[in-house]
Amino acid sequence: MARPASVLNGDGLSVQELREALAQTQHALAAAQRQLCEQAQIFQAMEGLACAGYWWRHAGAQAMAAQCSPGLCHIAGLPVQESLSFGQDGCGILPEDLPAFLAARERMDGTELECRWRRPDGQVRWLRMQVRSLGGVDGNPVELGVVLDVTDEHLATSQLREQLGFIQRIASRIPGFIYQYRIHPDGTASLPYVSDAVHDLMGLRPDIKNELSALQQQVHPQDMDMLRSAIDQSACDLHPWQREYRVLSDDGSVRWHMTSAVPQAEADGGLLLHGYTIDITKRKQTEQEIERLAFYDALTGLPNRRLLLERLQHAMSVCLRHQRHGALLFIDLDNFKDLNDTLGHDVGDLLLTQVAARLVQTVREVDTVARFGGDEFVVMLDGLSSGLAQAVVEAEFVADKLLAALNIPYALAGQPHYSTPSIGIALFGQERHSVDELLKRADLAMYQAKAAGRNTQRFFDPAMQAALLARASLEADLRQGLAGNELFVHYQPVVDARGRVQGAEALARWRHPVRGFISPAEFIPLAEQTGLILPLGRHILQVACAQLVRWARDPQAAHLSLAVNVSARQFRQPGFVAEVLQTLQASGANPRRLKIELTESMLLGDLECTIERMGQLKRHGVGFALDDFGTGYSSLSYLKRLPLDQVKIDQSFVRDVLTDPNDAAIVRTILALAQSLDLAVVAEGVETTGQLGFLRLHGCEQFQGYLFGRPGSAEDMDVLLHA
Ligand SMILES: Nc1nc2c(ncn2[C@@H]2O[C@@H]3COP(=O)(O)O[C@H]4[C@@H](O)[C@H](n5cnc6c(=O)[nH]c(N)nc65)O[C@@H]4COP(=O)(O)O[C@H]3[C@H]2O)c(=O)[nH]1
Repeated sequence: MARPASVLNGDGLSVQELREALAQTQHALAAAQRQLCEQAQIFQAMEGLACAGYWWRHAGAQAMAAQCSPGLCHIAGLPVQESLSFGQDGCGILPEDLPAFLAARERMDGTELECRWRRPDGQVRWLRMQVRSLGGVDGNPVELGVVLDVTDEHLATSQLREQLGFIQRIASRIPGFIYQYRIHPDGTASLPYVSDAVHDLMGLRPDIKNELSALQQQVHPQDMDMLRSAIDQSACDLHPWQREYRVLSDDGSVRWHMTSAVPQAEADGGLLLHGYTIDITKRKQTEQEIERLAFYDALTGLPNRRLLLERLQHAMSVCLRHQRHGALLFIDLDNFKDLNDTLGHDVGDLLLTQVAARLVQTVREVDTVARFGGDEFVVMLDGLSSGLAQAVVEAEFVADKLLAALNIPYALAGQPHYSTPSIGIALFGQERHSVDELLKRADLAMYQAKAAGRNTQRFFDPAMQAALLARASLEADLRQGLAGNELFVHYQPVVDARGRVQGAEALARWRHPVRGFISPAEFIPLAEQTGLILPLGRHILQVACAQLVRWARDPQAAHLSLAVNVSARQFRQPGFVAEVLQTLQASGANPRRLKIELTESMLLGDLECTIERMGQLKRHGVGFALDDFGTGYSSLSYLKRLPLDQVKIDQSFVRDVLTDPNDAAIVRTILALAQSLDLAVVAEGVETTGQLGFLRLHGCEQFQGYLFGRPGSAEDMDVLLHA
């Protein structure tokens, strides 16, 4: 059946059907709207989360009005609204950034740009946007701008920039450079940061900065491994560390750096070191200078005594541990003092430096050559054979080489000079000795070499050691003896040609509580070496003056003169003249009865000073005799200048005067010489009438010897005088 036309539309659908279709469409529309609304909400939430927004505008639409997303309104600080003006006026874009924005809108090519936006409340936000054109649905193009609020990013960047600026300002003020050194998980390394001062410190070209290899090339090759192992170690223990290393400059000079770093483990398994490096060259130089002054001799540059002792201590323990031998060679230059006295200290220094150079050239680099003091050098030989005999041969070989090297003439101030050494050798390594003990041994051996005629070498001998110990104990005894009045004086008469006593010589005597009488030939040299001669000489002089006073009261003895031996050391001490005069005055002795006997060794020193002192005493009436005449170095010119009264012919000439024509000739010459210089002569050691006859025949007028009396007590002298 056909439907009525009133209920049919043009498509032939009934109204009912149309209603249903409409309801369906409305339902679908409502669903689409809900969906759209939901999507808009999601989109809005996304915008909020991403701090993003957008705007769009139909190209043909009115000037600057644009539709804005709620996100953009939020960013811009505006209430949610549909349109926003991007024109010159009313736009929040800061005027300085507006031209860039307008240009981007012109281009519409999606280029990213950043500009600042001032919100109505005055707050400024950074916006990053892209503007591009899209084809619209109705064929009209649409301008679309996507906007991101990047204010926080900008804030963080500017904070970072500030921090970096701060670091750089600090870095430019510290005397060095700071760096970050990264070790990547694959083991490679890089320098993420290094401050500008690296150029000055490492001597790098300005265009090279973060190139690790360029930096490493400047480090002294010998120090590279040490630095690497410090880095490796810190990668393991993550402890801060500090190292000193050398840097090679282009001009070949070496500078010292100190670097200090704090390690930090990175999330990727790598390591980041934060560090700084400073130049410590000055400090190092000062340290080296301090060390040089403390451990090296200023004149020769050789290790000094202190450094030698340190090395010796070390070498001795190493030798002992490894059962090897070492040797200590103690070298003393023969007659160096004469050179110093005659040509001056400058020339002496010149010789010392040349000797030092020769010693260094002669031994191996591992051996130590040290200046021990004055003209003494010590060579320490390390690592000699373990067999004693072989070690002796090796040490002797080196000593011979040193002797030969030091025997070659020297050129001193344009003049050739001959100098020789005496070398004492002590081996070490077999027994445990102290360093002092070893040095003493070598020193002793050196004296042995001197005693053997100089310019030679000697090994330490235990017998020598025993003699040394005996000497040390004798010294202690002598010191005690002096304090305990064990020393006294004997007198030996001096007679004239008719045998009448004219005077006497005072001779020191020592009665040792255990050893009995000890000869002055033994204790006087010891007293001279130890300085005990000064109190001893003072004592003898006092006793002699007291004896002169006693004789002065005795008519039989009042004419006697008394000769007192004075050693060189005693005579040279500054207060000697005053002491003699004071002793004479205190005792009341007649200075004209006192005779001082000097030995020829006195003439080796400062002759002018000797003459001056003798003159001072002579002016007070004290007489002078030259003892042991003929045995020493007296030259005629010296003899003439000394204010002497008497010479004493040494007993060694008198002893054989009848049998040895040489001695006879010497005695005759001395007598003739003394006569021509108007000096009295005393012949010493006259034991026989034959000797007396010869001496008298040739004009000698005074005699001393066993023939007339042995040295004896004051009482013995009295007996002789009153016989
Ligand atoms: N064989 C032999 N010897 C004779 C004869 N007549 C004397 N003598 C010894 O010869 C030495 C002479 O003394 P001197 O040459 O001054 O030599 C002295 C002197 O240089 C030194 N001396 C002694 N007393 C002192 C002193 O008080 N001070 C200093 N500085 N030296 C002294 O010690 C040296 C040795 O003294 P002494 O042993 O007393 O030895 C003395 C004496 O005893 C003789 O006919 N035959």
